[in-house]
Amino acid sequence: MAARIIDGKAEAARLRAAVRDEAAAFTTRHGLAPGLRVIIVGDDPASRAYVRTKTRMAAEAGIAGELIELPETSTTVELLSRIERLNDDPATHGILVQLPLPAHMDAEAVLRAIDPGKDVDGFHPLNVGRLFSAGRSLPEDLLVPCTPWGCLHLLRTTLGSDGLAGCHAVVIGRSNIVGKPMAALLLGADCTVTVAHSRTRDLPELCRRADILVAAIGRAEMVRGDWIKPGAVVIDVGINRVATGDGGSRLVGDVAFAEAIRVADAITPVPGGVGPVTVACLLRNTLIAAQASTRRTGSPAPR
Ligand SMILES: NC(=O)C1=CN([C@@H]2O[C@H](COP(=O)(O)OP(=O)(O)OC[C@H]3O[C@@H](n4cnc5c(N)ncnc54)[C@H](OP(=O)(O)O)[C@@H]3O)[C@@H](O)[C@H]2O)C=CC1
Ligand SMILES: Nc1nc(=O)c2c([nH]1)NC[C@@H]1CN(c3ccc(C(=O)N[C@@H](CCC(=O)O)C(=O)O)cc3)C=[N+]21
Ligand SMILES: [Mg+2]
Repeated sequence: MAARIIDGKAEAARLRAAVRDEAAAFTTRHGLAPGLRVIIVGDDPASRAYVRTKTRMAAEAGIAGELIELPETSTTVELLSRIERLNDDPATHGILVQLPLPAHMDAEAVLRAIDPGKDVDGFHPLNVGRLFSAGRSLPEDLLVPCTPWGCLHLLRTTLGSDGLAGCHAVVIGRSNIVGKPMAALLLGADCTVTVAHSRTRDLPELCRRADILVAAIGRAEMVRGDWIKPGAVVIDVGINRVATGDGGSRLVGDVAFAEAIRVADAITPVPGGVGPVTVACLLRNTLIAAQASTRRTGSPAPR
């Protein structure tokens, strides 16, 4: 039987609707909408397209999104001073700096400079540390990295809230954006977790032992159908643009979808899987950050 296709687009729409309701209540109560600032440095067309999607989705959910576009030639110091101003701005509840930054910039210093309470990507070392030291339940004000949170959400939707316990989860990829925080979340969900990477020996054999397989590699359709355990749940994080015969291009994941669908119990498509849920989580994190800021200061309103 063909696998169930996990509908990330529909799940993202549900998440955004919930954010929209709460954002409206926040705005009524505080006279100020939750505010998100997305900073992009340089003019990579794919990155620009992503961030425009983020700010458009924000507006639809009642979040005041603003895109800050800086030239490729900006310096780390210039970006840091921009971040400091946003840290001090009471109308800014969430700050996201689109990665990767140009090679001449110090990305680590930039991520450290973002107020951890406004760090809607969850990449600040304080938030990373809080995630890795959390147990089975996450602190409710914790800003969790959006992509792995989205993957966990889709897994819970597919397997049920207790359906992950005891599963062997294999995560391919160990980046700070996806692989490592994904492993932390799966551990917290009582999975037995293996993290694979480019030096892992016999990756196909390891994958065949996975009840849950998360692919976050960045290599088009690398994971083949015969790497997948029959009945496994497959989460494909990869976003790869490949050329088509007619001179155009299309998006594919890190998993050979047509093969995997014959073996897996359930699988996320690309596009329409993890990507949209990632963006919904960003809006959710902005709302969480805004709500937490009012608990700290009593009021987020400018004075
Ligand atoms: N849908 C979404 O919302 C998002 C999608 N993405 C996509 O997910 C993918 C991964 O992103 P990201 O984590 O940032 O990428 P990185 O390039 O930072 O990390 C890739 C990881 O894959 C591992 N890897 C590379 N080649 C192999 C191989 N042949 N065998 C096993 N492991 C390998 C690397 O291993 P090593 O550490 O040894 O180098 C590394 O750990 C990309 O396609 C990206 O576009 C990313 C973020 C969000
Ligand atoms: N600081 C930072 N935070 C990020 O979260 C971050 C980042 N930098 N840099 C780049 C990656 C990538 N990423 C995606 C988000 C949504 C889609 C998405 O919505 N994809 C649609 C398709 C989009 C299209 O058609 O091009 C889908 O999969 O259906 C994709 C990729 C977030 N990232
Ligand atoms: Mg750098």
